[in-house]
Amino acid sequence: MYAMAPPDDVLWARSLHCSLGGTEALSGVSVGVREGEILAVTGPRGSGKTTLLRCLSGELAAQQGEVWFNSSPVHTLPPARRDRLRRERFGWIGPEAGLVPELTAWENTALPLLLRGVPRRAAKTAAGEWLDRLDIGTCARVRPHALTRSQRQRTAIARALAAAPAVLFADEPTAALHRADGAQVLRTLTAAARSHGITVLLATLDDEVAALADRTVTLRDGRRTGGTPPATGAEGVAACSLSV
Ligand SMILES: Nc1ncnc2c1ncn2[C@@H]1O[C@H](COP(=O)(O)OP(=O)(O)OP(=O)(O)O)[C@@H](O)[C@H]1O
Repeated sequence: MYAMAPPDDVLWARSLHCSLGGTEALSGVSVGVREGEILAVTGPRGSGKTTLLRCLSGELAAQQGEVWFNSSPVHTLPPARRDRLRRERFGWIGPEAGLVPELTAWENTALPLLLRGVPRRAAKTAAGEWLDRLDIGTCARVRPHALTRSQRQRTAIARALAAAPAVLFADEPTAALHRADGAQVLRTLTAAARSHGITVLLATLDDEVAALADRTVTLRDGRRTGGTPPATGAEGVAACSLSV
């Protein structure tokens, strides 16, 4: 049915072009992400990191190029199917927590599970375990307005991890936290992802953050500019030559 079989990366994109409001945010980016890998996406402000994560997660449709998840095309899915894929298989953490103000920390954490039909008791138990792991178990019954910024961000991370995503997109997840606090939260996030086999795409401006990843790709003006090479040559030129 398709002219090509992409390599066995969990997520794979070829030649993404994406314009936003007249700006070419991505100008032909190709990238492959292996299962369980933590991949840092670095580059200066405005280089296209957020746009790349949004395209890979299917939230944003690139004008040109392909995105594949587990060897199935995402770029050809109708919007409703892409939304479902994002809800069921992907997680997103942004620089701000984005919690529901009326709900307590555990209710916020459990929300994706409850929306999926997980029984309330099981969802509450899972949420409580993740809040404990993020060192905010004692805040479970507190609403966002009474939490510190750090506690809110930890709740957002617990919410993303509790849903057991295949791929977690983390866009500057600790940018709003104090340095030591951010570093600790990030170590917890990466340790949890590694122990649960969750693939992570981590957009960051911070080299210390990128150092926690297995590999780095770097963007500048919507293009890749190097980064550390993959352990096996599954992506890039070799893969593209198979795909025409
Ligand atoms: N909604 C939008 N409308 C217009 N231009 C946009 C929009 N979103 C992003 N851009 C532009 O696209 C380019 C890439 O932005 P993007 O947010 O992906 O970069 P980034 O590397 O994530 O930056 P930052 O580190 O500041 O988050 C920038 O020039 C930006 O101004």
